[in-house]
Amino acid sequence: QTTYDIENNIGHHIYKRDNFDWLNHLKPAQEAVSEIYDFIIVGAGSAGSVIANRLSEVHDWKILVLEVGEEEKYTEMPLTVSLLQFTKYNWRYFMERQPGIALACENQRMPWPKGKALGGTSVINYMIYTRGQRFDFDKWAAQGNPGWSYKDILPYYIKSENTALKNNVDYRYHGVQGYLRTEDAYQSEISNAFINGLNELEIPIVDYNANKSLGVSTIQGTTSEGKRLSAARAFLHSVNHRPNLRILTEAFVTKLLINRETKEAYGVEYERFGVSNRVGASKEVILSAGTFGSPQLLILAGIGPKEHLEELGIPVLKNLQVGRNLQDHFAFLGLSFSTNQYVTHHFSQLLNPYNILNFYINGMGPLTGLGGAQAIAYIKTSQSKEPADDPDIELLFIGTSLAFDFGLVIRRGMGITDKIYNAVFGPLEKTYSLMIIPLLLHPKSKGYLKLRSKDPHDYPLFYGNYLTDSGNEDIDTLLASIRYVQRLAQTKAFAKFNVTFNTNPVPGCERHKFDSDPYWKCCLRFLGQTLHHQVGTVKMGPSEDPEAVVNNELQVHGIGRLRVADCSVIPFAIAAHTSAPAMMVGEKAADLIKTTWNKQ
Ligand SMILES: Cc1cc2nc3c(=O)[nH]c(=O)nc-3n(C[C@H](O)[C@H](O)[C@H](O)COP(=O)(O)OP(=O)(O)OC[C@H]3O[C@@H](n4cnc5c(N)ncnc54)[C@H](O)[C@@H]3O)c2cc1C
Repeated sequence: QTTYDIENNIGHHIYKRDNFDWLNHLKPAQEAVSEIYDFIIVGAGSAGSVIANRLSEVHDWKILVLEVGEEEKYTEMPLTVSLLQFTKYNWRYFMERQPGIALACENQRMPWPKGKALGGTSVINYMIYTRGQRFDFDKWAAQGNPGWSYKDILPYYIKSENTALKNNVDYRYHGVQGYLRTEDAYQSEISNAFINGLNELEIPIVDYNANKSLGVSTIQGTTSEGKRLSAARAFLHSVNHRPNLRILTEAFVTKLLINRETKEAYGVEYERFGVSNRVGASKEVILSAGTFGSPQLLILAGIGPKEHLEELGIPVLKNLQVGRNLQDHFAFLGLSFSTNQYVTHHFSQLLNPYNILNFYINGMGPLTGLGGAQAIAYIKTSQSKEPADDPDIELLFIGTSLAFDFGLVIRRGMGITDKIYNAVFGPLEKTYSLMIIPLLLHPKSKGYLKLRSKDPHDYPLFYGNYLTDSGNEDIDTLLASIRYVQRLAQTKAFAKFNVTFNTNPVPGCERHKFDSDPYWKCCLRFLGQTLHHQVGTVKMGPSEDPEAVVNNELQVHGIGRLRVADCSVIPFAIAAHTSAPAMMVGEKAADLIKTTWNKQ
C-alpha cells in the first residue's frame, strides 16, 4: 500500500483517550490550559509533517499538530500546479512595492504565494526535488553551526527518501526506505536540446542530488506514480492511525504561551471554528509555520528586534533579529524561445481523453509533468566569486512558456500585466515555446519582514530588496547568466529543434538598444521574479552572531522549550528549491529533540 492509497481521513477528528493524563500544574506567570501534550507542532508543512511523523514514533509521547489550512483535495495532477495558487491552499501574500522591481506586475506588487494546507507549501509547489550542494552545508556548519555540514545532513535526506529514480541516478546518495517517493519528471523531446546543448558547452550530465556540483540533469520530482506527493501525503497519511498523534486542521495559532519569569514556552493559544483555546506542552513547542509564519508568531510573543517590538507596543521578551536576513532566489522570466516542432507542451493539446486516462489509470503521460519543468543545470558564470565547483546560477528548463495556457493562469499567478504579457509572450501562443529560467543561487541582497500590527490575523509586510547589493553582484551575475543562455541557444542541439530566441522587446525597455547590457538590466527589473524560496528570517547561528535567532539545535536563543524547524532557520539561500531542505531540517529537528529527551 502506498501512502497515496490512504484516503484523506486525517484532521477534523479528535482522538478520544480516556486514560490521557490531563495534568495541569500551573507555574507562576502561566495561564491555564485545557489539555497538555508532550509536544505541540505549529504548522504541518514540509518540515512540520516530517517532525509530527518522527516524534509520534515514540509511543509514550503525545503530539499535537495545529495547522490552519485544510486537507488538500483535487491537487494530484502535477501539470495543473499553477491553478493551485488561486485556491484556498494559498495564503496569497504580496511583497511590498520596491522601486525599480516587479515593473511587469499589477500595481508593481509581486505575489509571494505560500501554502495554507495540511502539507503546507508542498501542496502548491512545483514538486522539484533538489537538496543543495555540499558547499552550502559546509559553509552553514562553518558559520558556527556544528552538525549541519554536508556529511551530517546527507543521512537525513537519504532517510526521508524512497526513490524510484532511473535517469542518471547515483544510488549511493538516495534512500529506498523513507516516506518520500522521488521519481523522474516527465520529459518531452525538447529537453534533449537543453541537455545536449549544455554538453556542447562542456557541462556534464550528473545526478545533481549526488556529489557533483556542476552539471545538468532531468528533474527529480516528489511524485508517487505520477501524482503530487505533498509532505502530508508522504509523512502524515501513513501514520495518522497512531493514537498518540492528534492533528487539528483549521486551527490558527494566535499566540505562543511563554512564561515571562522562566522564559520557557509552555503552550499555545489557537482559534478553531470561532473558538479560542489554550493547550499546554509539557516538553516543547515546535514552530514549523514557515519562513513567514514562524517569525510572525515569535514577534507577536515579544521575541524580535527591540525597536520593532516597541513600535508595535509589544513588551520585549528577547531582543533578537527575527524577520531580518530574508533571502530569496531571484529569477528571470524573460528568456523564452519558439520552435516549429510539436515537442513542447501546449495546453490545448494536452487535456484530451487519452492523456487524462493515462494519468489516472497509469500515472503516466504529459499530465504528470511538473508544471512543465523538465531539466535543471547548475552552472558557474563568468562573474562567479564562489569556491571551485560551487554554482552561482541554476538554469531551470521549462518545456513550455507563459504562453502555455494563453495567458489565463500561469502569468496571473506571477501578477504579470496584460500589457507585458501581450507584448512579450502573446505572440508565442501561435507557436510551440519553451523557457529557460536562471535563478540567482547566492544573492547578496537581503530583504526583511515586519509586522503590520500586533493583530495575529494581519499579514506581515514583506520587503524583498532584490538587486540592492552595493557591489551590483546580483544584477551582474544574472546578466552573465543571460549571456550564457544565449550561448546555449547557439548550440547545434538547439538548432536541431529549430529553436528561435523570442526577441519581442519588453515594453518600457525599448529605449535601450535591444540585446545591450542596459536592455537586459532593464528587463530584469520588469521580469525578475521570486521562485518562492524565501529563507533565513529565523536565522540559525551561534549567540555571537548578531543576526542569529536559533542555535544549531534549533532552540531560540534565551528562551527555553521553544524550537523553530522550517525554512526560516536556513541561514542563507542555498543551491536548492526549498521543500526537500525543509524536510531535511524536519528530520534533523526530530532527532535533536529525541536526543534532548533521551528517546533515540
Ligand atoms: C508556487 C511555489 C512553488 C514552489 N516550488 C517548489 C519546488 O518545485 N520544489 C521545492 O523544493 N520547493 C518549491 N517551493 C518552495 C517550498 O515548497 C517551500 O519552501 C517549503 O515547502 C516550505 O516548507 P516549510 O516547512 O518551511 O513551510 P510550509 O510548507 O509553508 O509550512 C508552514 C505551514 O504552517 C502553517 N501555518 C503558518 N502560520 C500558522 C499559524 N499561525 N497557525 C497554524 N498554522 C500555521 C501554514 O499554513 C503552512 O501549512 C515552491 C513554493 C511555492 C510557493
